Formats: sequence, structure tokens, C-alpha cells
Amino acid sequence: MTTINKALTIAGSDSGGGAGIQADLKTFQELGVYGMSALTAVTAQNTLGVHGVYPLEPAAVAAQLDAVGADLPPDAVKTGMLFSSSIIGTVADKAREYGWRNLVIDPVMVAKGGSRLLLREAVDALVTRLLPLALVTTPNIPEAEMLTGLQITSLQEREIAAKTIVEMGSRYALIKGGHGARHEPMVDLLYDGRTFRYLESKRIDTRHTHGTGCTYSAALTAALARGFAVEDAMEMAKAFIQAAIEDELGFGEGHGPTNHFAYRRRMRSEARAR
Ligand SMILES: Nc1ncnc2c1ncn2[C@@H]1O[C@H](COP(=O)(O)OP(=O)(O)O)[C@@H](O)[C@H]1O
Ligand SMILES: Cc1ncc(COP(=O)(O)OP(=O)(O)O)c(N)n1
Repeated sequence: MTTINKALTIAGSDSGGGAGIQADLKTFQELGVYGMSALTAVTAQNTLGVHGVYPLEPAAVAAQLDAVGADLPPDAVKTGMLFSSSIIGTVADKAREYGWRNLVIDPVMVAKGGSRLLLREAVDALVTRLLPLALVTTPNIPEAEMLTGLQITSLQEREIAAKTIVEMGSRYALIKGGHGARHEPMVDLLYDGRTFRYLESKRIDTRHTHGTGCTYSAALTAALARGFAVEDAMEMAKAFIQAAIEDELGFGEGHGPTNHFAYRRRMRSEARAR
């Protein structure tokens, strides 16, 4: 019997397929991990924006988590769009009940077009209920500002925000660099309570960046499910998202999805060239 690791995503559906549950499951599959899902909301979405948000009842989220938790124990779990404090409470209760340790919290708040994917009143629940259970919390810069109440305009302020997130109970803070100044390279920051680690990459000039955060955190989760240490998982996730942005698909009139096929295709052609 082949051993395949399993990962669970708890997130919203993106009908356009570039973010949310769809991005997560594609990324898990591309990285050789069996993907499972618990839906929190349905969104009507394409490359032009979010046209509707339809949250599920917390009981429906709980039932999905019980179904997976009781029979298909995941090796790693990630959260994305959670929408409300009641859904966050449900997810926190179930994560505790099933003892999910490799928990990645991607604190999704607002889509690139500006639509809210987390109610304002739910930020507090994210901080008090979920962050203390996280192995890694992966905010972009505006999300890190909302979580910590700090303003982030420099690398030093990013470090202070990362420290604050670890003090809130997350084992690691990974602050993503996608929202830095346009002329700067992309710099992601990982903090484990002791050491700051920077991962820099070339900024790609493209409008096709819909779902970058979801895809990156899903790649991190897949690598954790396969047993990688957090630092190595971050490197694999970075290579995955870099390839996915570089080899653009060019879909849609607006912000198109990233290319979830790209990383595996690159790995295959590199292996053939050896
Ligand atoms: N234009 C880009 N070129 C290269 N890397 C990018 C680009 N946009 C985002 N990334 C990378 O994608 C990952 C997700 O970052 P970010 O866009 O900040 O997240 P989010 O989608 O949650 O806002 C990070 O590793 C970031 O450095
Ligand atoms: C259903 C759903 N979940 C999450 C997001 C946000 O995804 P993200 O990776 O942050 O990318 P952008 O939307 O900012 O491009 C979403 N849009 N939909």
C-alpha cells in the first residue's frame, strides 16, 4: 500500500477556482498530498471580483469537521476564509477536540478587490480562539496590522508584529511580503520566538495574482503534512508560489488565478534534464 499523507482545508469556495478551497485542494494534489475539505462559505467570484458571499451555518461546518476528524485524521490542517466569530469558535473547538497540531492559520480578511471575507467583529475571535492553537500563522501585511493593531511600514515593524503574533500563542509567525512597496523585492519573514528568517524573491510584474496567499499557505500545509520542518516547508511553499506566479495562465479580464500546474511541471523537466 502506498503511503500518502492527508491534509484538510477549512475555507470558503471560490467559484473561479483561483483561491479558497479550490486553490488549496489543487495545491495539495500537486504536492502529492490527499486533500480533504470543510466548507465555511460559498462565494460567487471570478477574476473581476467577489459578487456574492453565502456563509454556512456553524453546525454545517462542525458536521464536516466531525466527519473528517472521526475517520480520516489529517496530518496537517489549514484554515482560510472563516467569515464569522461563530464559525471560528466551531473550528477552534474541533481543532482542540481532535488534537490537530500541524495547524496553519491563514487569517484571510479581505479579497484583493476589497470584499470582506471576515466580519470585522470576528478579528478578536481569530486572535483569542484560534491563534493560540496555530503552528504557523501566515498574515499578509494588512492582516498582520489588523491582528496586532500595529502599523507596519518597515522591516523592523514587521519583526515587532511577528513577535506580537508569537506572543499571542502561534508557534511561528510568517508575515508575507506581497503587499510591500512596488519597487521592493518580495520578502517573507518567519519568526519562531527566537530567530528571524527572511526569504526573498523577485517581484513578478503581473496582474494574475488572485489566490497567492491561499496557494502559498496550502503549499506550506502540504509540506508539513509530508513531515517537513516549518523552515523547509516555507522554502517549498515559496518555490511553489513563485512558479505559479511566473508561469501565468492569463485567464480572465481581471486578476487571474496563479498556475497550480507550474511547480510540478518544472520539477519534472528539471528531473528529465539531469
Ligand atoms: N507579484 C509577485 N511576485 C512574486 N511573489 C509574489 C507576488 N505577489 C505575491 N507574491 C508572493 O506570494 C505569497 C503570498 O503573498 P501575499 O500576496 O502577500 O498574500 P495574500 O494573497 O494573502 O495577500 C508570498 O510569498 C509573496 O511573497
Ligand atoms: C473563498 C476565498 N478565500 C480566500 C480568498 C482570498 O485569497 P487570497 O489568496 O488572499 O487572494 P486574493 O483574493 O487576495 O487574490 C478569496 N478571494 N476567496
